[in-house]
Amino acid sequence: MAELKRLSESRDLTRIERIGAHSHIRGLGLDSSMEARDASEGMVGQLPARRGAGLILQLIRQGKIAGRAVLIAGQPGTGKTALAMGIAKSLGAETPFASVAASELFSLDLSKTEALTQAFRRAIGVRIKEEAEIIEGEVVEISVDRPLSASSAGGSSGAPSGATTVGKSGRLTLKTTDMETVYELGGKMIEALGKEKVQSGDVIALDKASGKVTKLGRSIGRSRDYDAVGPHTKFVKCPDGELQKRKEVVHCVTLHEIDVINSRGSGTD
Ligand SMILES: Nc1ncnc2c1ncn2[C@@H]1O[C@H](COP(=O)(O)OP(=O)(O)OP(=O)(O)O)[C@@H](O)[C@H]1O
Repeated sequence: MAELKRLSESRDLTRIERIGAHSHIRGLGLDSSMEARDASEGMVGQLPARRGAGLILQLIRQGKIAGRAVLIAGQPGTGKTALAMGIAKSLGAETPFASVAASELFSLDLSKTEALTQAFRRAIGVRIKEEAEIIEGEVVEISVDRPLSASSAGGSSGAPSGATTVGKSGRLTLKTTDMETVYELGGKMIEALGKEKVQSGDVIALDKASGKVTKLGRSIGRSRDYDAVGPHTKFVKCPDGELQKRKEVVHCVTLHEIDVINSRGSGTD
């Protein structure tokens, strides 16, 4: 029986995005000729400023502004930060955006130099390509030994969601068209499967190093199990060959996240 318990203990990195003053900004709201639409992507009005930000966006995309800075000046509350965020969002979901309020610098326990260094490192993203060990297959069954709630007593075919799963154990049966294997599950892995609402019939990928669970879709072979499925349900083939494969994956992280990972490795926690 293969072991997934170590996997469940692996360190994971969660990016938290709080709802804030700029959560409605999804881009600069420009059309294909880089003209500002009246209201688009959370942006309203400020047409010349948004068009100007569009020019900066083009320079960034063309790699002509690397290593330089842009100073946006204006009255308080007129949308300078919103424009900067609009540029970052237009560059793609993985583009980091870090903002610092001057007042924070004076109230932090950190030295000002350290706080500014952290902010810069939060704003610099790197793409890391690596070959990862992936376990990819169709879920035959998930059983949890000691379910928390009475309603799921006696084992379940789907992982429990939300509830604390620390100390839980269970088994995950995965198959490809050529083989079937039962994996031992630890508490964190059960939680990860629950978060993704994984159930039998789903085709999933597990990153062995990080413990990340990705739901690839529902198996075509199980498409007749339900009369109705949601409009976003994606049907995929049951994978073939070995369950365990090596695949190239790309991680996008900020320099600050790398610092956090490194400090956890050598830390005293
Ligand atoms: N054109 C716009 N469309 C929609 N929302 C906007 C627009 N401009 C600004 N906002 C929103 O108005 C609020 C104030 O804007 P913002 O914080 O960007 O101003 P600022 O110029 O950076 O202010 P300060 O100088 O005080 O830092 C924010 O919630 C921002 O998202």
